[in-house]
Amino acid sequence: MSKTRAGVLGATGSVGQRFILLLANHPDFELVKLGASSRSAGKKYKDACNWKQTEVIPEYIENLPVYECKSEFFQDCDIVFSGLDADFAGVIEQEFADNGLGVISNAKNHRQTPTVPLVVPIINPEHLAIVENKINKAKQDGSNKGFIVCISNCSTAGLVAPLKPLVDKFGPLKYLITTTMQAVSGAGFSPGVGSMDILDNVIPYIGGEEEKMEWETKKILGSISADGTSVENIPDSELKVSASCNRVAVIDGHTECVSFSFQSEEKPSVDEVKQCLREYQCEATQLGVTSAPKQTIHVLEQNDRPQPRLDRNRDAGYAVSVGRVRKDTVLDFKMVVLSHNTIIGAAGSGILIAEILRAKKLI
Ligand SMILES: NC(=O)C1=CN([C@@H]2O[C@H](COP(=O)(O)OP(=O)(O)OC[C@H]3O[C@@H](n4cnc5c(N)ncnc54)[C@H](OP(=O)(O)O)[C@@H]3O)[C@@H](O)[C@H]2O)C=CC1
Ligand SMILES: N[C@@H](CC(=O)OP(=O)(O)O)C(=O)O
Repeated sequence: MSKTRAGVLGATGSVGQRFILLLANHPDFELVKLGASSRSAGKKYKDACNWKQTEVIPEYIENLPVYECKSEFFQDCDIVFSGLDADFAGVIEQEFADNGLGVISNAKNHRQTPTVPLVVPIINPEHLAIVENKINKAKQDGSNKGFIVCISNCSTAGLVAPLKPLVDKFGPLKYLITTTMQAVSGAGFSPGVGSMDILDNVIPYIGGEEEKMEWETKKILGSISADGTSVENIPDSELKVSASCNRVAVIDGHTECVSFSFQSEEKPSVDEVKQCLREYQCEATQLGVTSAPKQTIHVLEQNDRPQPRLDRNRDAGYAVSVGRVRKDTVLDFKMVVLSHNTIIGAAGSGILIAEILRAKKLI
């Protein structure tokens, strides 16, 4: 099977750089086009970009030209990854989709659109059926095959990861409360979080984050409509979600303390909850795609785990770690969840979604 040709929008930014690293030596993808703002367009990548990764810029990327983010320049791509600034992502990504391109986006702009799947690839890849139906329709009637898939907010990805297998096994949730401790890389590079603000400190506010966690959870745990074209969110009356978000002095890895109750009066035991998490195997692993985690959810027994520095790179950042699973005195259970915010919470999810689409011959 020949390589899938990929483009990256917002290639000079924090998420864009992570996309480049993940794509550079990927056996399934060939990175052929880079896009950024008109400030960067026309320059060589190495001159346009303020590279901040611990690995050097892959050699063949250094001299690639940067293009303006217009679909006419990206028609040689089979798939386009977007790490665009959210102030501009909405319009640009729509123009790409309207002109026949498939876009996998890290930006928040299209997440609430019912016809756009919001996908955490280790959790709800079944929502990609919307894309599959659109592509099949295009093959039959010649309609536009362009699409947008959104990656969730990074904290939401970590939150839903252990909850989905539990819901599948023990039934729907009623209450969900989470308090996050989020890494500084989540705030990006421009301008990012200042060192004088975060060292020796905790900032108990991340703009818009709590609202996103509260509604995105209901879309990701929701289901596909009968006609296969949109997602139906879990109604607010059925699931109450409360999130409190904090920025802490960690570079990568979002940690969350999560308490939850099931709707059913019949409750599983703590051991049954842990067993369910350990046994869960995501579809990407079953398909055997390149970046799929071997173990989707790592259940840790040590009292002081998971910890960001020790556990964020499990399965190269594509897995989620869960620890301290125990009964809660107010809700049913509580636990600590750790996820790598720029891998499974951002660019890595985009790569995994593309690998699934490729395995299903949709790109
Ligand atoms: N940082 C993270 O961990 C996460 C970020 N996200 C989301 O991903 C997106 C990117 O975030 P991040 O990488 O941190 O942001 P950065 O600010 O680091 O990068 C923004 C990118 O957008 C480009 N850009 C800015 N303005 C325009 C424009 N008018 N037209 C075209 N391109 C433009 C920039 O190009 P140039 O260099 O030329 O200005 C740059 O490549 C955001 O929507 C963010 O919310 C999502 C999950 C996690
Ligand atoms: N807000 C997240 C990162 C982010 O950009 O999220 P979103 O993709 O929802 O905009 C953080 O600060 O850690």
